[in-house]
Order: sequence, then structure tokens, then C-alpha cells
Amino acid sequence: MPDTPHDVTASPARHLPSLRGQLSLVLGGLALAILTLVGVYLGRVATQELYTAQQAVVRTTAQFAADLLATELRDREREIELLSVAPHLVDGPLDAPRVRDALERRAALHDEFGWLGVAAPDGTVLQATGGLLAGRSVAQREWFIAARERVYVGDVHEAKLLASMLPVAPNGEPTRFIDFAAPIRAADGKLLGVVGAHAHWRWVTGLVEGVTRRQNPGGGIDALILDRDGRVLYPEALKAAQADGANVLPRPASGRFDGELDFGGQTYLTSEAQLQSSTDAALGWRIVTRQPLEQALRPVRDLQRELVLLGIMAAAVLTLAALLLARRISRPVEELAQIAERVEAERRMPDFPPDPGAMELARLSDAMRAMAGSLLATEQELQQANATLEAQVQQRTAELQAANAALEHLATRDPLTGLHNRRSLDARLAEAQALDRRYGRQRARVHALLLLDVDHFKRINDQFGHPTGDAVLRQLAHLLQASIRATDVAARFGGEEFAVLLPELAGPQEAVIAAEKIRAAVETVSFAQVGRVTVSVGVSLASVDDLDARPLIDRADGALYEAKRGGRNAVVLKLAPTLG
Ligand SMILES: Nc1nc2c(ncn2[C@@H]2O[C@H](COP(=O)(O)OP(=O)(O)OP(=O)(O)O)[C@@H](O)[C@H]2O)c(=O)[nH]1
Repeated sequence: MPDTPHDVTASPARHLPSLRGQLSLVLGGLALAILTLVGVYLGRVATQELYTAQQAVVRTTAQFAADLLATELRDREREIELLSVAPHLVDGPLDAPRVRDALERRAALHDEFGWLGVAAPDGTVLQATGGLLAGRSVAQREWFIAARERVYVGDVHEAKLLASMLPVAPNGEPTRFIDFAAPIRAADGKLLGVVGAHAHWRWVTGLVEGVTRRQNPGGGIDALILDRDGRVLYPEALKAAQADGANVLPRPASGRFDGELDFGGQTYLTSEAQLQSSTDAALGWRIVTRQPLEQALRPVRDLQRELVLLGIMAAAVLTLAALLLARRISRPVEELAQIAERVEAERRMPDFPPDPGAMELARLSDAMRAMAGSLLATEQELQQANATLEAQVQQRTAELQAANAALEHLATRDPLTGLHNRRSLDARLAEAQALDRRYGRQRARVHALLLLDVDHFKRINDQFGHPTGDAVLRQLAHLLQASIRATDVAARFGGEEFAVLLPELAGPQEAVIAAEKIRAAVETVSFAQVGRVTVSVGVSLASVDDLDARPLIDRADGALYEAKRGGRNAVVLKLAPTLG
């Protein structure tokens, strides 16, 4: 297990969004999405409802205005018709003062009449309100011509003869009239004259405006009056623009103003109603009502704006609530995470929060406590096992090293004398030769080999027995080891024969001196039971021409042979031919 605590700052968890942020985002986003959807849905439904309702209002307004106007016009028409059959007119004379009184009374009752008068059959005005046009001829006027035959209602027109006699309208518009006229006939049907009335156009437009105001107190709906040819009679501004050649009216495909239509780039909800007339004098007017679509649907837009505001507020409140909730959830989780980090860093059981705040968190806390306890216990067991294992490994290693050393000893040492055995000597000789060969002839140092053989050893065996012979060999080995340097290698070459490797010599003389030293030491020592023992020594130096150790051994062996042949207890040097 690692000793250093887990590096939490490098954990990928640090790059993830926090639970708090995610919860707030999801809940806030959800609230906004739901309220936006509800807003859009309600907006659609409300738009449809309001559209239908406003269309109905526009339609009703047109119908009301048309009905009211038709009724009012018919009433004025009847008024004049009744006047034409009034006894004081029929009985005449038409220029009597009481006729004028009757006209004045009518005009006082109906202030929409700008002028009321009676004309003789030839067109001369006999009586008139305010005495206006009295004595003047109206013989060429349309209303007079028509009313000689029948009751007449005439289309709107600008005042001609009366224009200069009547006060100008406050808004500066020219004085306009619609004419009502009826023939005055005697009982036998003879035409006695014509009664005529000019009703102010502003009375007509006032009636229409009154209806639009009443029907739509909030404003926004306006009404147009079109004549039978589709020309604008009212309002004045549109009439003037049309007169100037502007294209002020849309041309609906159905021929009727209904639904959404475009007036000069702006979309309106529209409707129209025909003025119904029960008399022959039908004017053929149409009342067109319209309301800008944008204005008609404004309440929906307002509602949608309020819903969006409400949605944003609800999203903000929910986000805040989610933030608080997430904090409530994430704080104990963060505490548990810190506890887990402490367990890892300090390797001891920390205090867990007593009340994590929720059942699931309490379970998590319990599970973490149990896990931490079990982890720490396992870790302790592991540490103990580790310590035991390390001690065992150390012991085993020591035993192994000892066994290896013993093996090494067995492999390289002669069991009788404890000196290097033949195999070990061969390895040392090969090493020494490799070293000499590496430096070649420039090398000042050279190694030598001494071969020693006990003189007449057979006799010792024969005379004292084999165990005594062994003891002699052991003592000789001891003596040999004591006579050479620590860097020299003494080995049992075989039987009663020994070898000594002398490395790093300056020349053959040093080898001869070392051999002589050994020989002399053996000669002077008394061997147990046996007494005096001598050795013969063959000496040779390694040559760079030697391919392996064999020639060196052979030369030393040859020298030993010569030492034996020369009488034993002697040292003989034999060098390689190049050196010799
Ligand atoms: N006790 C004992 N004797 C050994 C051992 N190895 C060899 N020998 C004896 O050593 C004797 C060697 O005899 P030889 O080779 O004839 O030579 P020598 O008697 O020493 O005579 P020279 O070498 O000619 O002086 C033999 O009798 C071997 O049996 C050993 O490990 N222990």
C-alpha cells in the first residue's frame, strides 16, 4: 500500500461540474421550460379566443352602425314625408307664416337639419329656416327634380348655395349635406310644391362614431362609410387621400371586407355591413369597421409578457430552492469525501458526522465507517504480515548466502587441504592469462606458475599409512599457504602435487625466489610422525605466445620433472622459448 496519500487535487473529479450547480441548472431550466411551454400554449389558445372575440366585436360594430344609420335615415325620410302631407302645407298657401313656423319647429327639434325649406313647383324657394335661399331657385337641384315625383334621399354632397350662408364646421371641413325631400300634393294629386331638408353630414358620421365608441370603449376600432361604388365617404382623411389617387383600400378577393386585410402596410381585422333601406331611395352605403390586428391581440401579448416574467421569476425561485436543496445534499457528501480523504492520509478512524441529514446519507455514512474500519484493520494485518515476511526473507537470504558460500567453497576448494581445487586454479589461470593478453607485450607484469611435488611420498604412505600421508598433505598445504602472499593462489593440483599461481611479477627471478622460499620452509619443518619432508618445484612464467594455460602448465611440469631428475628438493625454472 502506498505511504503517501492519494493526490485529490489531481483527481478528475475536480474538473466535473458540482452537484449543486447541476441540480440548480436542471431545476431552474425545467421551470423555465415548463412555464415557457405553458406560456406558449396559453398564448396560442388566448390568441385564438381573442381573435374570434375581436372579430365578433368588429363585425357587430359594423352591423350596429349600419342598422342605426339605416334607422335614423329612414326616420328623417319619414319626417319629411310626414311634413309633406301636413295639412298646413297641403292646404296652403305655402308662403303662409305658419308654414315657416312649422319648418322652424322641425329644425329646432332636429338640429341635424342645417336647412328646411319649401319650394314652389317651378323651383322658387317660398319658405326656409332662417329665411335662407328664400326667393332663390332650386329648380336645377337634384333633390328638387327628384322630389317632384317621389320621396327622395340623396347622397352626401358639398353645400352649394348654402355654403357661404352657414357657419363653417369647427374642424374646417367643408359643409356637407345629405338631402331629404318629398312632393307636396293636393288631394287631387296636383303638385303644390316640394319640401326639402339638408341634414348635416357630421350628424351621420357622429352616429357612426357613437356606435364605435359604445361598442369598443377601449378604442382601436374605427369605421369607414363607403358609397355604392366603393368610394370612401368617411373618414375625411381617407376620402381626401383617395381623391388624390392614393390606394387607400384593400381589394379583398371575396369582394367583402372580412377578416385580416392590409390597409397601407398595416394588418387590420375587418368587417362590413350593408345599409339596409326599406324605401326606394336606397343609398347603397356600406359601413366598414376595422381594428389593427396588433392592437386587437395586444392583451395576449401582455399576457405572454406577464407569463414570461412569471416564468423567469419562478425559474429564479426554483433555482434558489434547488441551490439550497443541493447544498443540503452536497454538504454532507463533501464532509464524507473529506473523511474518506482523511482516512487515506492519516490511516486512522476519524469521527463521522452524527446526523448526515437524510436516511440515504446516513446509510452512506454507516457503510463508509464500516469500510474504513475494515480497510484499516486489513491494512494493519498486512503491515504485520509484511514485517513477518521481511524477517523471514532476511533469514532465508542469510541461509541462502551461507548455503551459496558453502557450495562455492565445495565447488572451488579441495576437501582434504582446504586449498583451491584444480577447477578453481584453472579459472584463476584463465583470468590471469586474459589480463596479460589484454595488455600484450607492453605489459611489464607477468604471472608465474609453481608446480610442487612431495618427494618420495609413496614411501611415506607405505611406511606410515595413508592417513599419515593425508596429514602430511594437510600440513604441507598449511605451510604453503603461510609462505605465499594473499594475492597468490595455492591449489592442490592432484594427488601429492600442488600448484601456486603468482600474479603480477616483475620477472622470473621473483618466481624462483618464491619457489625457493617454499622449498626451504618445507625442508626445515618437521612433519608429525614423519619428520623431514622435501618438495621439488617446477617454475615457469606465462608467455604472450601462450594460447591458453596449457603451455604454462606443461613448462612448469617439465621444470618439475627436471627438478626430480636432478635429485629432488630443488627448484627448476623453465621459460617459454621466446623468453628463454
Ligand atoms: N596418503 C595419500 N597418498 C596419496 C594421495 N594421492 C596420491 N597419493 C600417493 O602418492 C604416491 C605418489 O607416488 P609416486 O607418484 O610414485 O611418487 P613418489 O613416491 O612421491 O616419488 P617421486 O615423486 O618420484 O619422488 C602414490 O603412492 C599415491 O598413492 C593422497 O591423497 N593421500
